[in-house]
Amino acid sequence: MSDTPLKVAVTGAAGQIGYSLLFRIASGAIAGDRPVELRLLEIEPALKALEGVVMELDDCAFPNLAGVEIGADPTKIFEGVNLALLVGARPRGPGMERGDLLEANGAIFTAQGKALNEVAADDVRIGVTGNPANTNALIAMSNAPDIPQERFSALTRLDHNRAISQLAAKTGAPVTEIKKMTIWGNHSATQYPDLFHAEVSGKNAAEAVGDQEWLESYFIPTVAKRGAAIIDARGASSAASAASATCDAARDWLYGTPEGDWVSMAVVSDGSYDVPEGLVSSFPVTTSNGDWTIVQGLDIDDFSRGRIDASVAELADEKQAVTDLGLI
Ligand SMILES: NC(=O)C1=CN([C@@H]2O[C@H](COP(=O)(O)OP(=O)(O)OC[C@H]3O[C@@H](n4cnc5c(N)ncnc54)[C@H](O)[C@@H]3O)[C@@H](O)[C@H]2O)C=CC1
Ligand SMILES: O=C([O-])CC(=O)C(=O)O
Repeated sequence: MSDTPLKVAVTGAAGQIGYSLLFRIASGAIAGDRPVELRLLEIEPALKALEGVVMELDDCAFPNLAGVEIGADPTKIFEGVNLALLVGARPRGPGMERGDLLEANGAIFTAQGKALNEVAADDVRIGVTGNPANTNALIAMSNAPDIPQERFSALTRLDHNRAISQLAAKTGAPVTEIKKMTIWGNHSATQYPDLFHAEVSGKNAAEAVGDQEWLESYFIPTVAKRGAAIIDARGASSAASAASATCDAARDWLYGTPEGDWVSMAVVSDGSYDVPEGLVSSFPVTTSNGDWTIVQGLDIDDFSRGRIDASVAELADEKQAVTDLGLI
């Protein structure tokens, strides 16, 4: 394990997700025993609150927290970072879809893409949590021409974890017995959580469930609309679970997926599974040494094809909308 601190930038660090995420990162949820240095970006009016969060980080006396820097200038905060977690964005409220945030949040990701392009470390990996996550990742990627496109991903790990949890509850299996879950498409209500390739204790999950009605009328909508259900119940969008998924995704990206399993990540399409090249869409991926590879060769039946195509069509519409807004 390297002794050189992993430099991790977090944007929106004084927000709800930040309040959970920073403490998880500092206690090793991404890099284990490797020291981490936190670079925290906020807008000017939120810096005072962020100072309070840093006081709390200090008060935890985390053994592997090698330093914390805060600021409002992305070209200073992103200087030399190995991992950038782009969380800061306006969350949706009741009755909104994530796509409603495109214009409000698009400008943030243009500026941050440019700053990362200028000053991030050569090995930087960039994970986008802020919504609409897939298209924000596309915006940041398009504004960072010198960073390889494979270094950008958007978070669908929360959906992936939600799908595992629902399947575990239905089958009575522990979450550790569930493998090869896949979320396809957009981090939105059109996403497609796929049980046809997932496994429960080594058996095909759709067969283990044996209940197409549950799969279509309960499982898929429950996973796809979980964000809205949490907003309704909590009056605010998911924060602790989003932070947890952000850590899971970054850890697996940097340190690899376990043998015999894969994870869901929204990454730039190379045309696999007929997802148009260039869209940031969620796929089953394996990771190794900081690189991801889309799992190939899965049979996609007509049911799955229709679901994937519907979500990908929404991504294409979002791409058109941000093109029209001049963001990419
Ligand atoms: N991909 C996913 O699975 C999930 C994504 N989200 C999204 O994550 C984002 C953040 O959510 P919360 O932390 O709950 O929101 P929040 O409103 O509590 O925090 C957002 C923070 O971002 C900051 N911010 C705004 N513009 C910024 C900029 N240009 N640079 C740096 N910071 C900036 C704000 O000052 C605020 O402190 C939202 O877009 C939300 O929809 C939330 C849950 C799950
Ligand atoms: O639903 C939202 O707006 C927040 C989010 O992305 C989620 O919880 O999946």
